[in-house]
Amino acid sequence: MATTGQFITCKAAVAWEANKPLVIEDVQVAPPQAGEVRIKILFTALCHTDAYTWSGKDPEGLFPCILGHEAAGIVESVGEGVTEVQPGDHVIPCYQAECKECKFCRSGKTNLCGKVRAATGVGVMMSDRKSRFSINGTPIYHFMGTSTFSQYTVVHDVSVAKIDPVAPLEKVCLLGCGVPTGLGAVWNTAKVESGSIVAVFGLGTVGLAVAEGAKAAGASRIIGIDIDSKKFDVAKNFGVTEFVNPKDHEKPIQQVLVDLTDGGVDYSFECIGNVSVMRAALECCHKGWGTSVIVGVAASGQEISTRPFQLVTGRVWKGTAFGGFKSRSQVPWLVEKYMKKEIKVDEYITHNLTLGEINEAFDLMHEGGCLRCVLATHV
Ligand SMILES: NC(=O)c1ccc[n+]([C@@H]2O[C@H](COP(=O)([O-])OP(=O)(O)OC[C@H]3O[C@@H](n4cnc5c(N)ncnc54)[C@H](O)[C@@H]3O)[C@@H](O)[C@H]2O)c1
Ligand SMILES: N[C@@H](CCC(=O)N[C@@H](CSCO)C(=O)NCC(=O)O)C(=O)O
Ligand SMILES: [Zn+2]
Ligand SMILES: [Zn+2]
Repeated sequence: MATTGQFITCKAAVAWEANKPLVIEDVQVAPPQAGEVRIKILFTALCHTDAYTWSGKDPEGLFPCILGHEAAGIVESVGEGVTEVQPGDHVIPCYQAECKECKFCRSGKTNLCGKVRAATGVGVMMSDRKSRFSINGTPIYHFMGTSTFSQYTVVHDVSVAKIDPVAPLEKVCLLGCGVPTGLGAVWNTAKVESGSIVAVFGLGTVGLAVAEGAKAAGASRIIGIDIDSKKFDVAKNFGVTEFVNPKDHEKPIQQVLVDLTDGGVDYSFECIGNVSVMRAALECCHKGWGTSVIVGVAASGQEISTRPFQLVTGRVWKGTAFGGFKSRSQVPWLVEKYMKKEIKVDEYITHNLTLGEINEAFDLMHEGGCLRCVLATHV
């Protein structure tokens, strides 16, 4: 490649400050160092977590930065020692790394990886604790180890999943976050059994993917809870069988669900990021065995609470990151499942725009009709 070893100047959407519109800038992207991969990002979607960090409520949010973590692209060049991908490979950047060597990866108990997390949490690369992005010498922080709101990005090699080159990148970019998170919350974290009663709080992409996963697992009832009734029609297509809008009830929502289900649900999932709803999601679970999984990300300073009696009497409170999927090992498998039409992806894409229209895309996220908006970055 003509660009190998060179700085690349390209367009990227820079968040200069919390809550201020992103600005499309000419950004210099340094060549990948040892153990790093430079990717030409072709498509990136927006996830609610990008909006969360941009809002200034993320304790790990640093500015200026390049947000974005749900994307697909092609490897442009690799640094020394990188063996598992090469230029031309089609890839999905993974904010949850998988080194296969660290204590976490070897535990067999978690998909979390410790190899690069300390660096990705402070917006730099691990080898020299510096950013590969700059504008006229001013460093711009990385985000979640991915920074996909850019035509080119640099990631650690442990954060790259190589996928089938036949897969449409404009679709499978969604397999970088929201869809796997919902499916995996059901399949890996909760391990929902056939015949279970499931409650899903929040019917955005993540909640709908929970519903899809629960349907595939054979759940007998899938109750969708959202304060926006417009979500209910589309949710039927993802497997939701009943709908509850908390605004239609005077009783606490946990009581409404307990009454509807002869004592409570077997599994509940909080897919909003609201700590009051997290409590309701736990407390609507059946005594003795009900399990609640926290998927939503809550703002800095927010804390969960419940009466310990809720746990003493057998309810279980869990959380999930990337649905418990091991990223480099399992994202290619999810891509194959999509190619075999075993999981939905296209159905979550409600809008298509370009990188230059990213601020409109963020505005769309706050409208009920938007699930995922995919941005084409090279147009
Ligand atoms: N744990 C993870 O690995 C992971 C991965 C991806 C996303 N997330 C988080 O999951 C959450 C959902 O993401 P998304 O992209 O689907 O978001 P989204 O904004 O598209 O969906 C949230 C839904 O919740 C509904 N809602 C809001 N307040 C509510 C309330 N009080 N009661 C009931 N419904 C309510 C909204 O109407 C909306 O339909 C976010 O917090 C995101 O940051 C976590
Ligand atoms: N910096 C945030 C962390 C938020 C968070 O929990 N992120 C999820 C992924 S959200 C994707 O849309 C996650 O995987 N967490 C595990 C990890 O970050 O290692 C905060 O502090 O609130
Ligand atoms: Zn996300
Ligand atoms: Zn690891």
